[in-house]
Amino acid sequence: MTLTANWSYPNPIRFGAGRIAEIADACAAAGIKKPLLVTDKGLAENEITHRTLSLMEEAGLGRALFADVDPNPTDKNAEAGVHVYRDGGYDGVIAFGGGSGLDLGKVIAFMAGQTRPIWDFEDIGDWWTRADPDGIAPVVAVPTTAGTGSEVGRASVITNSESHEKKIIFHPKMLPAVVIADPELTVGMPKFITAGTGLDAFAHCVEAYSSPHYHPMSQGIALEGMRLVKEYLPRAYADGTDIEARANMMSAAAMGATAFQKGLGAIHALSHPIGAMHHTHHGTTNAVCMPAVLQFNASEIRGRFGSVAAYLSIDGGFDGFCSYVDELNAAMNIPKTLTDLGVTDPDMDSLVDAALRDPSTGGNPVEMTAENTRALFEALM
Ligand SMILES: NC(=O)c1ccc[n+]([C@@H]2O[C@H](COP(=O)([O-])OP(=O)(O)OC[C@H]3O[C@@H](n4cnc5c(N)ncnc54)[C@H](O)[C@@H]3O)[C@@H](O)[C@H]2O)c1
Ligand SMILES: [Fe+2]
Repeated sequence: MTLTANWSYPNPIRFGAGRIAEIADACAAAGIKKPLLVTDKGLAENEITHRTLSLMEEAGLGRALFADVDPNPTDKNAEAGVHVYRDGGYDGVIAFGGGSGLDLGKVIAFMAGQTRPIWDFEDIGDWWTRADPDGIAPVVAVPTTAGTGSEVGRASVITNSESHEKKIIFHPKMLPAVVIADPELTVGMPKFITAGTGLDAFAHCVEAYSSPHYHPMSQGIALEGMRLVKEYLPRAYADGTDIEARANMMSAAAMGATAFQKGLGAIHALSHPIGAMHHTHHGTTNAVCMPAVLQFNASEIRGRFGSVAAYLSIDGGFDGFCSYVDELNAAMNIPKTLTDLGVTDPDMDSLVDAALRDPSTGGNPVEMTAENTRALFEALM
């Protein structure tokens, strides 16, 4: 079976090893002649970034780079990037990286021609209609981790540097025009990032599948996404150069984010404030939270996850699935508690408040209250 394809759902995805070579063609397809490549600080000096800049330069697209992007990127990073974008006269963005580089690249392109402040476009009701659609620059998205699936999403997660809350900026036109999903770019990920990002993809599928909203298409995608993670994440973790495993994890990541159009839930609602206040890695934080959230939701999801267990060849229905998640976390060296993850002296009141305000909260099958959310955080410490 060949692992190369052209997909158009939800956006055009050029999928396959080595396809970063098509970066100039992807820019042309997106109508970009003078791109700004946006990535995070960690990738600025990485060989995959240098190679992509060289490919751009050889094609006459220049080699402009903006890399002042933190993990869990902030409004300050966005502001600085928009400034560079406008000053340089660019006409589009190559959003390159894990979720941090992708989300910030998407937000720079979105804010390029807006006059309102970024927080006017939070994913609340129809705030996105305030945006000037003509002021949104095109994006070519190039994921270098296999987790967030931001390359197929219409949103960016940006941390408010004053309130230390993660906020979601949304616009339908924030969906990247073209994606290059090249699994070779993910080969150099450190082991703990392979694990954490892979488990983020898994969390997206688990939460989309758990959410009570009606979306059978998402159900199917989430189910197969979970199966791919089960089969290929241990392989990608054991041998980072296993391209078949890397390719299937890249698919699982895009599938998770496609599926979570249906909704997310308590894993993300808890993880977002922890990441924003304690600077932990997003996917790893989700993985720590998942076992407790599965138990929290048991009354609503037990039956549904019996089918998941059967599809994933796991014995024991919902309980078997929960045991499998514990084993997977242990195999990926995921800390058992938030304390072990490095969360010390948490401000519980702020964490609970932020979790209840998080947009993921509404998708959880069991209603989250101040009491049960505090109890969840305390159990996770
Ligand atoms: N937009 C969305 O739909 C969505 C969904 C989930 C998460 N997120 C957001 O995405 C961010 C997390 O993204 P992430 O988990 O991909 O991590 P990340 O982008 O923060 O990257 C983690 C680290 O890995 C490094 N890295 C990335 N690719 C590499 C590679 N190929 N080789 C070597 N090092 C590499 C980065 O430099 C960084 O130091 C968070 O801010 C989270 O809130 C967004
Ligand atoms: Fe996530």
